[in-house]
Amino acid sequence: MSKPTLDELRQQIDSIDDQIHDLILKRWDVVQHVAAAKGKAVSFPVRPTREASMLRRLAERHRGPFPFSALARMWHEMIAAFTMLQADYSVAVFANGDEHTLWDLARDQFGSQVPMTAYPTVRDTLAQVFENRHQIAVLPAPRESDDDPWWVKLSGANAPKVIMRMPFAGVGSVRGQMQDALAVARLKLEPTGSDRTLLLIETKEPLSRTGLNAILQRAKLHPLFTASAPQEESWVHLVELGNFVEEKDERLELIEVRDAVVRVEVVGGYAEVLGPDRVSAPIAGVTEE
Ligand SMILES: O=C(O)C(=O)C[C@]1(C(=O)O)C=C[C@@H](O)C=C1
Repeated sequence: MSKPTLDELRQQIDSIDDQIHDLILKRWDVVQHVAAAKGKAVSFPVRPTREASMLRRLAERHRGPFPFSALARMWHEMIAAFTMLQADYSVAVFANGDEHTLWDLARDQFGSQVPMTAYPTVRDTLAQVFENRHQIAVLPAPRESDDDPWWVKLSGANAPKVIMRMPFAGVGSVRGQMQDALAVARLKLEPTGSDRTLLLIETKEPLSRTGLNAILQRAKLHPLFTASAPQEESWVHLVELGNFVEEKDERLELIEVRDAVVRVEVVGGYAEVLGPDRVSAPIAGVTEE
């Protein structure tokens, strides 16, 4: 058999492209039914847990040299466009001066069609979701060294929660120094089978990391990362846990009965991200035991 000519090979590519195109158009027929099944009450159509499960499934079946992070970006673009077709939403992103990293991560995650607005301070960015001007805020992942951390604001019954960590499936090029980002929105948290939970703990007195760890270990909770911040009359601590913990989890009550603790709240969670070796690091740093 003779080797196919360049023209013939390109025809094969056109034929594959037609199939991909047809399938994307057909996918909309199904997404419309999904939107209907989710019900009229759904005004915010983004489902980060479903998206994480879909990408994990694809990562499992992925093979060959095509970079999975490129495939994931194509999927994010496609899912985001289908999400926009279900209902409008917009994204507030912290991007200031030369700091465009979060903008690039948000664009990769939420696609090119969703309206995104840059805000010059982290507080302004978060306020957009609190004030219902945007449905999602993209913020820098917490670090121990933050002197004015945004996560202290997440407390309260009506407060939005952390719903997602980015990048989920590796990253291409970003402007500026690579850092992880968290998305905040008003959305009920759901488990994906491989998750992290963020707790906010308020104490009357300052608490060392060892003290905080001891309280958590007694409640059979194992922190991956902790950060603390003084408030006017108390201290608040952010704790990242390596699994999904529901608001009603009885281990949280075990923390609450301790005298020093004023309040414990689940303030977010996210699907564990796919790392190069499919294992993700804690948001920032590892808690020393
Ligand atoms: O599964 C859903 O709930 C959908 O709306 C479908 C879909 C998709 O395109 O696959 C779109 C948006 C969600 O964030 C997750 C998935």
